[in-house]
Amino acid sequence: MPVLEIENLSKAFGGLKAVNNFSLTLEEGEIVGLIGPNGAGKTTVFNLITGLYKPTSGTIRFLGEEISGLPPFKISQRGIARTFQNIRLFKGNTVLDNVRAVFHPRIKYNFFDALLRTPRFTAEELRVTQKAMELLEALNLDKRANEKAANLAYGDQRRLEIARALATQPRLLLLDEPAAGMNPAEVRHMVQLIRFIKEKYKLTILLIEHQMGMVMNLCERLVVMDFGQIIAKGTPLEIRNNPVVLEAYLGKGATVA
Ligand SMILES: Nc1ncnc2c1ncn2[C@@H]1O[C@H](COP(=O)(O)OP(=O)(O)OP(=O)(O)O)[C@@H](O)[C@H]1O
Repeated sequence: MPVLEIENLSKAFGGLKAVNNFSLTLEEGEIVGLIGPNGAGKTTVFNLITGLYKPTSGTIRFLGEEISGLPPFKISQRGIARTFQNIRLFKGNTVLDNVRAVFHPRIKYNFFDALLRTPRFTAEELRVTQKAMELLEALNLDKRANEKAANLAYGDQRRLEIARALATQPRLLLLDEPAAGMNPAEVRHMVQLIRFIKEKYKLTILLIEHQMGMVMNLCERLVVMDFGQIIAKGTPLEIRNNPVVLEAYLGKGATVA
């Protein structure tokens, strides 16, 4: 069964068709890149999948079940997590607390346990801390656990965002420009990290990215959008040589150097 099946998805903002008849199927374990010029509709697709926007029309099925129209927290509970183009962290909190906070809606003690600090409360808090530390270790952030998120280098903040997404135990991970603003060495690390978490946590990954080196290196398949529509699908090699894609990015008559 496919992990994600999107059929004829559309989203209009007034007269603007931000996403128009978008269809895509993701099989288990794939890494697929969603690319296209600025304003093509990529982030809107993520916002539709995660329930931030309601589709104007079309369907989204996750593991065989319709999810379009569900609120974001329900979609997260089903197993879809995302990161954002602009990093969203609790910057004044520690790295550890940023990850612990994700576990808290799922913890198994009540108000009185917390008030009276019962054994159940203590045990559950310990379990949450252990799980958060395991994730930080996997992402090589465990040594920074007690620092404020704001003090982390940019690349580390991106990794912390991924740790927070993984704390929801997703099957499908949506990454919105994970390498934005990174230097070439950081981009290489990010490619390795994404491959590593994909294997370790058995993820299917859809990623938006403008860094072509990263996309070509990491993705098995690419989907190219322009003006809300899919204009091409294929392997990185096919996409690189596709004249329609070149035209969308570089204008008519463009050639590859
Ligand atoms: N909430 C909204 N209200 C009105 N218009 C919107 C809204 N969200 C997105 N749009 C418009 O929809 C179009 C697609 O935007 P979107 O952010 O999905 O593009 P994108 O491909 O992710 O671009 P970028 O690469 O610059 O992030 C744009 O014209 C944008 O202005």
